[in-house]
Amino acid sequence: MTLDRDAASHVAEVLSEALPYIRRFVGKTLVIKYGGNAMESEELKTGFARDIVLMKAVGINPVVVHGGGPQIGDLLKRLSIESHFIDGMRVTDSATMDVVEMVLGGQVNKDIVNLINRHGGSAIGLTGKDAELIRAKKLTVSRQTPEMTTPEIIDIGHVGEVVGVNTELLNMLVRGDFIPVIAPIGVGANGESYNINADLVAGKVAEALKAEKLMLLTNIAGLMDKQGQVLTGLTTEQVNELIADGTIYGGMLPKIKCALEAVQGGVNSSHIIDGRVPNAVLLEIFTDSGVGTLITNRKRA
Ligand SMILES: Nc1ncnc2c1ncn2[C@@H]1O[C@H](COP(=O)(O)OP(=O)(O)O)[C@@H](O)[C@H]1O
Ligand SMILES: CC(=O)N[C@@H](CCC(=O)OP(=O)(O)O)C(=O)O
Repeated sequence: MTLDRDAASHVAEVLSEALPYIRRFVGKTLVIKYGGNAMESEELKTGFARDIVLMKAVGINPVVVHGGGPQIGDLLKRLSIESHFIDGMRVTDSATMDVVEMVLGGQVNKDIVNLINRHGGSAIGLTGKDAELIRAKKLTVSRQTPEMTTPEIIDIGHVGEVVGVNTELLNMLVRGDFIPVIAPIGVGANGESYNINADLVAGKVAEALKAEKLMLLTNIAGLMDKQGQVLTGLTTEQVNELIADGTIYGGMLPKIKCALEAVQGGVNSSHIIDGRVPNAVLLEIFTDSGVGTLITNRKRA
């Protein structure tokens, strides 16, 4: 590709502007959750892979956690297995768990690993079962309406929550210049499999690694209010109000909860960003024009 003088000087300007950001993040770990919806188009997938490889090339340590909800949904449909969600979590019976494990640990994980490697990275695919990377227990979901005296416990099957992360394994891979790519399958105390929302795994991995940033890529511009305006710099109290009045629902619930928990657990900042924007990861890290919702422990200025 040959650039004319204007285009070439614009590229030089962009690279030069990235320098303070590169210096700030060199040697730091960034956990990036790559969502099922943001991986639908080949163009976006390629852009994502190149962003990850570029980060690693300039000395930042990316750790990828991926979803795959739409891909799981496709195979369940082909197998005529019904599926539904409660509070953004897929109700997971044994047959569904088999499909989740096949799709996430097999198809989607290897697809992302392959993509990153084809663009010059050295990605290693893992599920939570490898070296017990993600230890989990059954997630208890409860509901209480004002009319109820005690909360109702809802059984959503083999859905788990993270109880531990094997940071030794991840640190070893990062030190060896590998890029870990993690499928959100947890392993229980008796070796049983758990289906865990990928946002929750990303949040816990970021906390365990004391990551600089948690970046949650999704299929929407960020956390939005009822008028469709992107909200940013929110406190826990404000988020709780938005949940209570129904502004935040479905798949955004686990996302916002883990973004908050991560910063409370020591991660410097959480970002919910629009994975439909090409090179969303680079834009967020290397420019001032961050895309989406930022959550930090610090109060808004
Ligand atoms: N307040 C909100 N702001 C933005 N999206 C919201 C909000 N409340 C619910 N959502 C829904 O959450 C979805 C994102 O969650 P999800 O589909 O699970 O994403 P992903 O597959 O990227 O993890 C959005 O597409 C939107 O439908
Ligand atoms: C318990 C639960 O809901 N697990 C998710 C795991 C995949 C995921 O989180 O995928 P996205 O990030 O693409 O939505 C599921 O079964 O769909």
